[in-house]
Amino acid sequence: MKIKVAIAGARGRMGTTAIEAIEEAADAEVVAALDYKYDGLHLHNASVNDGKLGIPIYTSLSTLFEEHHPAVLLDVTDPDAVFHNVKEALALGIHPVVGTSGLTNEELQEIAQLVESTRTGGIIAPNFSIGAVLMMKFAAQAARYLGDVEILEMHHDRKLDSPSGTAVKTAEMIKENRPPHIQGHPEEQIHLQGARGADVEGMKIHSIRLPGLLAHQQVLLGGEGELLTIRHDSFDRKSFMPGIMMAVRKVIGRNDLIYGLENIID
Ligand SMILES: NC(=O)C1=CN([C@@H]2O[C@H](COP(=O)(O)OP(=O)(O)OC[C@H]3O[C@@H](n4cnc5c(N)ncnc54)[C@H](OP(=O)(O)O)[C@@H]3O)[C@@H](O)[C@H]2O)C=CC1
Ligand SMILES: O=C(O)C1=N[C@H](C(=O)O)C[C@H](O)C1
Repeated sequence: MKIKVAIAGARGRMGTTAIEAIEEAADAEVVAALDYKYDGLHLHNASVNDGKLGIPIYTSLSTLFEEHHPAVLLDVTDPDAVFHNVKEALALGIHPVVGTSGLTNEELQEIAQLVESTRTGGIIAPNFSIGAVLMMKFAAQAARYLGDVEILEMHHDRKLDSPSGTAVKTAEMIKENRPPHIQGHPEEQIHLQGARGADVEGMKIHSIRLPGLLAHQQVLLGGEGELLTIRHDSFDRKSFMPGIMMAVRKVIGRNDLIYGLENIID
């Protein structure tokens, strides 16, 4: 039997690519789309129609669930929508697979508590690309030896949130291996606000938004007389699809919350 997947954010850039990837898989299918508009309409080839062609759109997850019984809700929406969607999915016993960035620490904690109380497992992956996960792991490993770190994340200019979920996760992984300390000159003078970027325990994060970019990150690790640069580039949203499929398959039957694809890669 195929894994039934509902998608929130199906009209978007990630949603459109994910529909193709899921439909191409032999063991999964997209049964419906969750949206905040277009209730009762259908989505076909990234456009909404009022006939019966394509994936049915619902604005209520409980109605969607009653009619299609998805096992998984893939959320690729935006930072304002994702928390509500995930809470509703868990309450209905649907496994959330979340790609949307911008969840706060408080929201993540509440989701973890809900997963525990509902015993419905979920996966939140700040980055579904295998290469990006390796970049984060290598950076965390390198920070053991080169503890002065600056993260430069570069994205397309349609991105809502900054810093990126990937940069936040990278800093969290590096924090495990690097004691907090001030970087740069202790009496640094900042003449233009923001010039040194965001600060995580002394590490700096810089966010670049430009047309032409998709998703790119460099982690720069400096030492006496040397610099290690670890870089990853996603040139196509297809780079996220193997990770999404892995999460859709692995979330079934789980009753815990997994935060980061690195925790389910074999
Ligand atoms: N984890 C990962 O590997 C990756 C994560 N992402 C993240 O995925 C998210 C989506 O990115 P992207 O596809 O580029 O963004 P898009 O803006 O292209 O797509 C988001 C879609 O979600 C829709 N939407 C907004 N609110 C709701 C809601 N309440 N219910 C259902 N749909 C809603 C938007 O509708 P409308 O257009 O009407 O506003 C839009 O169509 C972002 O948070 C991004 O950071 C992106 C790439 C990889
Ligand atoms: O908005 C995007 O495009 C991306 N968002 C995710 C993030 O915030 O890290 C993942 C990837 O970088 C693409």
